Amino acid sequence: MEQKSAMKKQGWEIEAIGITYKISTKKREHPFKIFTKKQEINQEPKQQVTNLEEASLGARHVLKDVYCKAKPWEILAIVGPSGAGKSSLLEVLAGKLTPQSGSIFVNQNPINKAQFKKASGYVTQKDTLFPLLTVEETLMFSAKLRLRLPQDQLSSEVKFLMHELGLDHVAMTRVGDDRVRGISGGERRRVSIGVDVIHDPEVLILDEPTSGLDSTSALQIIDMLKLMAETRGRTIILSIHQPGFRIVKLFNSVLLMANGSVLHHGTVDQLGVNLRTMGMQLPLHANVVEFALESIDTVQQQRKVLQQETQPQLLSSSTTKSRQKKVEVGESRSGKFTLQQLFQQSKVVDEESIDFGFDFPLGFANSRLQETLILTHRFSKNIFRTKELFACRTIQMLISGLVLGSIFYNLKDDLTGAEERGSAWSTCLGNAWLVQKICLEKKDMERMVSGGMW
Ligand SMILES: Nc1ncnc2c1ncn2[C@@H]1O[C@H](COP(=O)(O)OP(=O)(O)OP(=O)(O)O)[C@@H](O)[C@H]1O
Repeated sequence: MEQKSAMKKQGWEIEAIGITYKISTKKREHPFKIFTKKQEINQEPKQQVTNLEEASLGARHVLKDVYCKAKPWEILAIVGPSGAGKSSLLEVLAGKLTPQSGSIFVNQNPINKAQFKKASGYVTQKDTLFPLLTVEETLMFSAKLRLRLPQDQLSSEVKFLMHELGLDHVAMTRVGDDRVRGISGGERRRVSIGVDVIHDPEVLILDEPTSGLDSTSALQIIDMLKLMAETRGRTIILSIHQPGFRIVKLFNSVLLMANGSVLHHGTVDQLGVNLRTMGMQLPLHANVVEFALESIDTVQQQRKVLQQETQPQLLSSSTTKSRQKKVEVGESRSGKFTLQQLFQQSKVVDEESIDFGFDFPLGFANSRLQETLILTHRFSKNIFRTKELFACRTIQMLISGLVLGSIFYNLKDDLTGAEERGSAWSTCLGNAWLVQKICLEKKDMERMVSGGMW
């Protein structure tokens, strides 16, 4: 018990070692291959794939031997140009992507994916919220799905969270979206964060929480996250594009990435020192992160030169050696695996991982029946929200049903009749307004299932 509370106080330190993630870029066969067949016959016969390098053709490295560490009470910001691999790394850390190799440790213990999903929150780049629900209702449904508490306690949790997120003044306002007028973009981002922090996660992973926001709203969000880290010992990992000067000051450490590799991992001050060591002239009062992003090509070139200068003799086996070294680090810290075991495993430790004694329950907050009832309640609220619109849609559906019914009336029981029945079905489904609503539910369900809420 004492150990548990000590761990809770200590917070969660996340360490990712040697993360490599590749995607297949093999071209799919042309669906109408018949048209390209002739061309292929005239071509030179393809050379046989003989070596490993050629075999890996068609695979693209999204993450290359990435190392990163995020500490509790701190914010780790992942920065880099578009396509650097920031989102992919966050997805790996959140347990949504499984890399081909690498290990993730929580407080120096191999990660338990299922437990981690429950104890962490992952906020995606895109808001998946129900536009017709109010802010309070949105957070309440998330609370009902995540927490096993009586109604009055749920209400006070939601009220407390809204206060923390600075959403009190819009509690009764609809969330809205591009079509339905609702709260502002910054407030919507805060609601999205609220949906994923209602269960008070130890680790919060956010993919571009400030995207599309003006500098003041962006600063407000990072300020709020900083408060969460500093007052509750949470570990915050986020990706961000072009952070402003005042935002950069709130980061405890920065992970600078380009082309799937880490160029810098440390404080902003260390980044400035490294840039100067590389011979770059930082303008006075410059935003170091912005400067590094603007001169990313030079940083990459300098890094390559430095690597070649410091380890010329190791070039042929540098990747293997560095991985070996990192695995050694993992082994010595965790003390649970031998070097050989980890090296052979060479993938995220998952099923065999150790339950490291945190008090996040593995079960679900509700039974299946309760979950179904909560979701049905939300679905019906969403549908009946605008009664006039609902009435219009119902009449519209009845009329289109009658029209379609008259077109496809009296179908025969032969092949033509079967074809016509098929097209009747697809026309009906294509027009169904309910299908759109179900699609929104589906997106939200995917998010909840992958977040371990179900
Ligand atoms: N499923 C996929 N299929 C094809 N390419 C992918 C896939 N996932 C990632 N990539 C590629 O991997 C690279 C890294 O993608 P990622 O989304 O992680 O970058 P990012 O740094 O988050 O970019 P951005 O800042 O633009 O969101 C990109 O070049 C992207 O095109």
